[in-house]
Amino acid sequence: MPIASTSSHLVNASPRVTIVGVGKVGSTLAQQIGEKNLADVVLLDEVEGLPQGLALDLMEAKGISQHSRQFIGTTNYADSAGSDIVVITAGQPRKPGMSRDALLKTNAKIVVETATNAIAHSPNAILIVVTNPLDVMTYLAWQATQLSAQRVIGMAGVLDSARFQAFVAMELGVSIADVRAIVLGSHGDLMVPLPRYSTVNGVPITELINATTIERLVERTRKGGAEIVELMQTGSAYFAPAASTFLMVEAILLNQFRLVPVATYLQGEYGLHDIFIGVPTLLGASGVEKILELQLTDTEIAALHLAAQEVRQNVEQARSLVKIN
Ligand SMILES: NC(=O)c1ccc[n+]([C@@H]2O[C@H](COP(=O)([O-])OP(=O)(O)OC[C@H]3O[C@@H](n4cnc5c(N)ncnc54)[C@H](O)[C@@H]3O)[C@@H](O)[C@H]2O)c1
Ligand SMILES: O=C(O)C[C@H](O)C(=O)O
Repeated sequence: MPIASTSSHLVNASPRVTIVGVGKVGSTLAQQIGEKNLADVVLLDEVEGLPQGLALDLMEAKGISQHSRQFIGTTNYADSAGSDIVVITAGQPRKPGMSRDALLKTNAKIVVETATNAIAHSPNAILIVVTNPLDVMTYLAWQATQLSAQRVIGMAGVLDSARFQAFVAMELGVSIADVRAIVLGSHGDLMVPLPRYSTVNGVPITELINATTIERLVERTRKGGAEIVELMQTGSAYFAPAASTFLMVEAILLNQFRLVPVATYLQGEYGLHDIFIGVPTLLGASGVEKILELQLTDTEIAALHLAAQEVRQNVEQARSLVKIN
């Protein structure tokens, strides 16, 4: 049985975001969407009682956090019908010592199943994939749902860039508000942080930090997810991942045209075809409004292509594991 608020007149007036898989990332995202008064949220999970309990908890917090959004907790996809955005956070997180790619076998089946079911009830939704290994799961979700590529987006570059941004701010002792950083490529050890395009209030960090230190910050960014997995020992990061996903949901619902790196479908951009990988993208009401092609050096483009090669191999492996209609 779904648990819903009684003020149903508000449900129709509000945008609706469905989050499939309301574990650490999904439930934190639901809270952020409600508390920032952005949209009603359908919390959907396979574990009976979990989404209903979380929705009730979030509804009970509303009087204190003072917003008007509704939370619906359910295990039934029919209750998510008519969503504007579907976020897939269903699937296992990695354990210490594992790579994200080691989740491929388990999560491929979950992502294909959950994305297909959710989009069957919300065919006009924009789909944001969070489950790892991110770039591969985004490709599978796109194939399984047969949505236009413009409407399928993977969340990773926002998070990786936020980590690079944090490490630069810590290193220089400057306000994080003045730091902008950008990371392209796959969500794995081969991701491509771009120091040349990362700045402190417009000043490239290459003018402010020596090359050895930049390389250390780049390496920490590449291993940023693993650093947290090792520290926590159970599960992976969720505050920054949820905040990164929130930024994407907000950019789409408010048609903001934010320029952010997300995993998007490339058809020749950066010399890559038929692949989802992180590149700078304008996000608006249609999903991917425009892909920005940066001028990259030979080294940077080679790094991006190496990351793409690994993603492609994993997509091939995943295709042999799951049946896509
Ligand atoms: N892209 C990124 O940058 C990024 C960041 C953080 C986490 N992640 C990934 O997101 C996923 C979720 O992470 P988490 O920390 O929230 O994990 P979690 O274990 O806390 O939550 C996962 C949830 O998915 C649910 N689930 C599993 N199979 C399901 C199914 N078939 N249908 C519906 N629900 C299902 C589980 O019941 C659970 O509640 C992991 O794969 C993790 O690696 C990606
Ligand atoms: O590291 C992980 O496995 C989770 C996520 O991809 C992250 O980068 O925090």
